[in-house]
Amino acid sequence: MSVHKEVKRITTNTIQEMKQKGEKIAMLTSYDYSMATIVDEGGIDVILVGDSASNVMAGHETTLPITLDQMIYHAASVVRAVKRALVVVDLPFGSYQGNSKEALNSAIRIMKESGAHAVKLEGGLEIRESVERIITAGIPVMGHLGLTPQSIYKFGTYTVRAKEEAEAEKLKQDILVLQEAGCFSVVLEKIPAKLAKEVTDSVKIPTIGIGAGQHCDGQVLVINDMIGLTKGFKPRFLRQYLNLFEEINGAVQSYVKDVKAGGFPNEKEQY
Ligand SMILES: Nc1nc(=O)c2c([nH]1)NC[C@@H]1CN(c3ccc(C(=O)N[C@@H](CCC(=O)O)C(=O)O)cc3)CN21
Ligand SMILES: CC(C)C(=O)C(=O)O
Ligand SMILES: [Mg+2]
Repeated sequence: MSVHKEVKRITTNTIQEMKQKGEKIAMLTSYDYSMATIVDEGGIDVILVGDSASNVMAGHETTLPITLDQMIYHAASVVRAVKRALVVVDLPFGSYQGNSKEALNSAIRIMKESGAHAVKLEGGLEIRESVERIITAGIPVMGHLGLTPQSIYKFGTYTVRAKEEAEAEKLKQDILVLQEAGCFSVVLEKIPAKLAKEVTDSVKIPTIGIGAGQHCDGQVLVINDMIGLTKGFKPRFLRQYLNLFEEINGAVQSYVKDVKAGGFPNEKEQY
């Protein structure tokens, strides 16, 4: 045991107890050391190293191109910053679908090489075997249902999912499959609030919503979106708490002006 004073860490058990106590779970993404330091100190419960890094960090159109090595780089940077939050890492597209042995190897690499606490996989019944195998190895798994962006070319659009009865019915089955397989929590992305309430009430494991309404046990947003860094991305579910694009743009303009005018550095800013 360390003799240093440490904050009490959030575990997968803490997250599950929060649902039992009716305490909401706050989750945000982070992809690097600096941001994760701020987010952790802000009192967040769960930090997701999302494959949305493909969009917001690397500038790709979709989450599909990001690799397992790149996810591990982001995750290791985040883990080095975090003292309190539970760190969950997305398994990227192609690292788990259709092959449970490969899924387990991918999850093991994330745990070993980044020091993260859990992994997240998109899908229900289709990935049951992979989820079971990873959990059997002692690795906690978070599920992800509804709008699963790794399947964007199957959906064709980023519009709300499970509005029709058949897809809603499958989602209700899928969340039971994930609970049965041993997932400690499930993300619900862009589904009707009424359906999210129904499935949240139907399971013991906490649901964490993004565009899934107020009845989920927790909420998640992409940090870059909620602080106003992703210009032009304003879906209805997003609450923007800052406009950092404007702030940083203004700072850059001031710096350029100062340098061009010879006003930076001044006498006190040199040796
Ligand atoms: N920056 C960022 N934020 C996210 O929330 C996010 C990512 N990237 N990348 C991975 C997934 C993809 N997600 C997305 C992607 C697009 C919309 C979107 O464009 N929504 C619009 C249009 C939907 C439509 O076509 O009808 C909206 O108004 O909700 C929403 C969530 C959520 N995730
Ligand atoms: C939007 C969240 C749930 C996610 O999966 C991501 O950021 O990759
Ligand atoms: Mg993701």
